[in-house]
Amino acid sequence: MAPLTGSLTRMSRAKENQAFSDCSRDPKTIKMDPSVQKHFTVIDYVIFAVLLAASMGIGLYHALTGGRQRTTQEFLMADRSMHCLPVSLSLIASFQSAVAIIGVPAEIYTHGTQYWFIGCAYILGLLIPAHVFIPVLYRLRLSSAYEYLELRFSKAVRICGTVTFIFQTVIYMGVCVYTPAFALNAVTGFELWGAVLATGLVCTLYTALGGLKAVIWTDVFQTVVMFAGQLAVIVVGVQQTGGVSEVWRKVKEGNRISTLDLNPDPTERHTFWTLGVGGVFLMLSLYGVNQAQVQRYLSSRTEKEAVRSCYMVFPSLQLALALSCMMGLVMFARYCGEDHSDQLGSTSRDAMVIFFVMDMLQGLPGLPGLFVACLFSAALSTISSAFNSLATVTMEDLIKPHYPAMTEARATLLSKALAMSYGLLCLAMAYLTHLMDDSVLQVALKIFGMVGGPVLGLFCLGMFFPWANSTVRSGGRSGSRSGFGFLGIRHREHRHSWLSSTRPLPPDCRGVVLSDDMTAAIQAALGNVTLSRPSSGLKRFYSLSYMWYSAFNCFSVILIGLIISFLTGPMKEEDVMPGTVYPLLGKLLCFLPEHLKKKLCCVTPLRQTFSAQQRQPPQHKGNNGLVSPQEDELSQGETHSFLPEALTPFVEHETSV
Ligand SMILES: CC(C)(CO)[C@@H](O)C(=O)NCCC(=O)O
Ligand code: NA
Repeated sequence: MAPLTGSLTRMSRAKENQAFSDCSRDPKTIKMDPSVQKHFTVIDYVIFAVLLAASMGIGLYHALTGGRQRTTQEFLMADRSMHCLPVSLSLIASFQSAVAIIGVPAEIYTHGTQYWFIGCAYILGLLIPAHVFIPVLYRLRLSSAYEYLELRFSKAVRICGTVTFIFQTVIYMGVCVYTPAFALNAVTGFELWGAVLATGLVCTLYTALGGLKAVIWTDVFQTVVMFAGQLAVIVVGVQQTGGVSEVWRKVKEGNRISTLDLNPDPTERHTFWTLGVGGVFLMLSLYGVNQAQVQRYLSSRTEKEAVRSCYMVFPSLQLALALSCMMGLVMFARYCGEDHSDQLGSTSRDAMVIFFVMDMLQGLPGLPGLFVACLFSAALSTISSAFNSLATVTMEDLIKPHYPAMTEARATLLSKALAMSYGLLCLAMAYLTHLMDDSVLQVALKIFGMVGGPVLGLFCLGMFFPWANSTVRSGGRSGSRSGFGFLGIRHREHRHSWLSSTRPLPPDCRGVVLSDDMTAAIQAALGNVTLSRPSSGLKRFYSLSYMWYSAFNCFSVILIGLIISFLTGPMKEEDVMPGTVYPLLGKLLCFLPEHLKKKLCCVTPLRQTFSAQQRQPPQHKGNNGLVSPQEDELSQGETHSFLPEALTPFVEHETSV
């Protein structure tokens, strides 16, 4: 019985692979059959224009009200006065782009609902940032998250973190701006580069005019549009398929409902372990230490408000995930696994999603426009966060330390110019994305893991291991390099393996997709099987699921950092800058006697040195309004050292005068 089922599955997979490989030459060339091209009505264009105009309007409003964006505190940190509701909506918007809105349904349509289990990772992936990262980072009153790395280690580690963040974000925003433009082009024939230019320019403009306040408030508006667009597609789709029960029957028949896959194999692309455990590290690298998010926590009025906003992300993120997964299922029920790559002139699953959506929404005036607005909202909110956070780190980490005497007016002007230049760079990056061929979701998640993972490792090393010393600079870097090398470049060889895991289709849907030459199909599949089954240990290591990149790179950096620290003489507790260590081991090992804990150097309490209650409202002009300890150090020309405790309240006092 078992061998029979196995061979049947293999046969249907073989057929599918054949169907895919037939047309997998240039997935990014869209030569769509004009007869199936969808058209926008006037009302669709109006809705789209309203989105852009409203975003611009919010930007202008914040440019002309409040402090009129005349200080870097206002432009980059929103005066540290935000409430938790806008912050939480802005937090989901940062990493929820058109990539997820198109990529997740494409994933569900092709591989079933296994991806949905990433929702389990949201629990720890948000609790840990709320109770570990936010308290440490907020109390240090930073502007850039990477300042932490200097306080804890050294200037070089900080620069390393900053440069890595810039690298990650620049590539990612290329994907973000490209995806919706590509989608729109594929289906309506709308000029691809025209759409890229429009998004990039509008976004650059409102970000450069209105600063972080505009970014956060446009995020709120855009998140609502995003949810509305997805909801509209689902409602229409369910109606066209014949109701919820019909949708359920079809996806069930089509084998799209995945059960919990507990396969421990780390090379398996999506299992509960890769998604639910590997995903936690992905979430930590995004919601714990990524500047875009940290900047939002830091812009909150109080620490409590920041923690609350992190909690509020949970339901919204679950909703976003559920909507995109349901969209995939509804699409599957409606189109029964059809392919359409011939009509579409592209094998991109992402383009197909748009094709289906536009097809469903045809003849319902305004809805295609709403969906396109939804895609562009998602993209705009992500890119604007990227521009603003890039401007912040470039200013705070790369420029200000070298020009401590820069006037506030000049610093603000420079920050605006930086936001602008990153906007233009983003357009160039869109072109690079044009040349990639992988599903956009996978590209984005790989970037997060490959580049974000090592940075997460540096933060964890600093926060949880008081012994780690500043020599980690070299360790961290070589660690992250090994991360890129091992897990980035080699993955291409194993692309076949995820194609071959495509779920089989039900009998009555299969004909559309599959070609009929069975022997060729079986040969192709066998070829894939041998290719994707790693023959040696190393090869097996290279085919690690991309969902593990973040965790793997994080642990590599921690391990290398610890080894180097112990070899070069571990840091003493009294040398560690107060407030930079989270007493994780002390909390985990609470059952140990005091003296043992002390020996393990894990009792450093999280000091309330810079508590929110103590803080003065940033009303002063000059500098960036707040003198943080490292600026004090910098002006004395020191790279790093520990700030005498007695000095801290003094600095606090002095700046508030
Ligand atoms: C970041 C996660 C994993 C959080 O659920 C999700 O939003 C996602 O898959 N994002 C993909 C990247 C993007 O949408 O741009
Ligand atoms: Na977004």
